[in-house]
Amino acid sequence: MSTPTLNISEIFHSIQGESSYAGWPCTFIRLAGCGHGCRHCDTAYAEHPGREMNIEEIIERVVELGAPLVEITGGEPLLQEEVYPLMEKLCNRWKERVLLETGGFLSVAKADPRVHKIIDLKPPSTGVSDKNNPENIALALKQKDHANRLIELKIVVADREDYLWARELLTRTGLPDACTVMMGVAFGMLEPVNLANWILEDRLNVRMQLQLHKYIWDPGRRGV
Ligand SMILES: C[S@@+](CC[C@H](N)C(=O)[O-])C[C@H]1O[C@@H](n2cnc3c(N)ncnc32)[C@H](O)[C@@H]1O
Ligand SMILES: Nc1nc2[nH]cc(C(=O)O)c2c(=O)[nH]1
Ligand code: SF4
Ligand SMILES: [Mg+2]
Repeated sequence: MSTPTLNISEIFHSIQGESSYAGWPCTFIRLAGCGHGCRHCDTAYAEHPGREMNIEEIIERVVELGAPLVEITGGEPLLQEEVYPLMEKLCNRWKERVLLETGGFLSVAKADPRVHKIIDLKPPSTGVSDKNNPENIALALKQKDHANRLIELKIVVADREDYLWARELLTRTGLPDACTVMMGVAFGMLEPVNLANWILEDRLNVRMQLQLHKYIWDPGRRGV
């Protein structure tokens, strides 16, 4: 029997540009394939088939790159079954955190409990806001232990309608009391100052983020 593999778009070493881990050196494992079709997706190239790699080959490359933090992203990482043993093996090996970045249409329930999960809530401008998986919100709300919260949510806002959608959801559910909620702008579509002013005016308990790597490097550049 042949060893199971994952289809990998790219593995690279960069500065983590998003999430509560922004700023830390991090190795990214980008899984190929998604199909969710968010409008404004900045990683459409990950739809193209990548290279088949088994877990040992992936871990070997990640070790070579030498970052303390590792993130599995995509594409949509949870679409490939082998991502589950990959998460487990990375967690066994890594002294620092293993992060998972997911589009939020699949439940994170089966992911290794040691993984820090960054889950997108897709607002209306993406065209897929009706596909946000309610189980992820329920899991985020259940986090009681403040010191060990391993789910954070993220909303990428492109316009005022997205912002109002997010504000309503957060107010209705009380999510900001249960987990870190990151809010950022769809790059080039909304001026950050507008989002900042809206958050401040409404006293919204969220953490604003801008994709650091798009300010450090050319925003269209791959592999950073
Ligand atoms: C490319 S996705 C890959 C992982 C997963 N499919 C997801 O959607 O989270 C990684 C992150 O990039 C964000 N993103 C995609 N396009 C963006 C854009 N144009 N501006 C800002 N963030 C963007 C997504 O919202 C998501 O948080
Ligand atoms: N530097 C950098 N940080 C990131 N954080 C999440 C990313 C992603 O595409 O999921 C990403 C990315 O593509 N580059
Ligand atoms: S879920 Fe993520 S990778 Fe898939 S289209 Fe949306 S932003 Fe892009
Ligand atoms: Mg990216």
